[in-house]
Amino acid sequence: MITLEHVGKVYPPKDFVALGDVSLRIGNNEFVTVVGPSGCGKTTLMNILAGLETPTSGRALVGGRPVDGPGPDRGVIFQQYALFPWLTVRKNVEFGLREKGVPAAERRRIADHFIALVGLTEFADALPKTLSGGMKQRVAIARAYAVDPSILLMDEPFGAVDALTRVRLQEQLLATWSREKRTVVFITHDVDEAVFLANRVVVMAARPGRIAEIVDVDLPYPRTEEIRLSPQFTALRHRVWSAVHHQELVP
Ligand SMILES: Nc1ncnc2c1ncn2[C@@H]1O[C@H](COP(=O)(O)OP(=O)(O)OP(=O)(O)O)[C@@H](O)[C@H]1O
Repeated sequence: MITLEHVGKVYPPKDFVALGDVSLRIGNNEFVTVVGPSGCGKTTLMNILAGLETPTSGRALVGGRPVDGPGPDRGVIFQQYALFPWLTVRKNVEFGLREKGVPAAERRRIADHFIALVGLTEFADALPKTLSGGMKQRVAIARAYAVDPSILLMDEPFGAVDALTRVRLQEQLLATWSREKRTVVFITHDVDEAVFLANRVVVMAARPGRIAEIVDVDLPYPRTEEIRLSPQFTALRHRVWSAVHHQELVP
């Protein structure tokens, strides 16, 4: 369970209010996407949940405990792939397990499980430079999963790949999530992506950063091509789109 209680963030030196007053509860194994215009505080919110920033007011709790730094209960995946270029796919995925002191055979078993889950078994011994952007991001997802966090925090993870790859990555992520449920908080600029993935879409607004609207996505999983083309999907997409777009017209 993630709880944000009146979270605010003011950046010095100009006292810029990046987040006004954000309150939100996210249940276990929920898939929540966060969408909103540039500068509305999405990354700030994510960094507070990751323990990389502290709120200036209010508090963030994970599992009922205030966040006071990064922890193995939260895996973070950024837009940049952040893989170690000198390590193979398997060694990258094993990295966090090695840090935790997991014995070699167990490390390998766990790494291979998640590498298979993201469909990269035949690339386990490859170096990152030989992989496409989409494949690298699948390695990052496997690596985050490997240390068994209960929460995955994903900041525009598919922002740097082409549109077709992006759709494939969304399907792949949902397939992984349906087999290994976790609480996911996923930031995106892409309204289609926000609706396709989520149980709930949190629409944020800027100046100050705040929650403008929360849209429940009552579409079943697995989310198929058929669902993406359904009138219900189009209606939800339209609702989220107007919540994002409408506010941008307001000066
Ligand atoms: N370290 C900082 N110091 C001062 N201002 C900051 C700092 N980090 C972020 N900001 C400001 O806070 C606001 C929110 O930034 P944030 O990166 O959280 O927004 P965002 O919604 O993720 O934007 P984008 O979608 O463009 O990535 C922005 O106006 C940004 O300029």
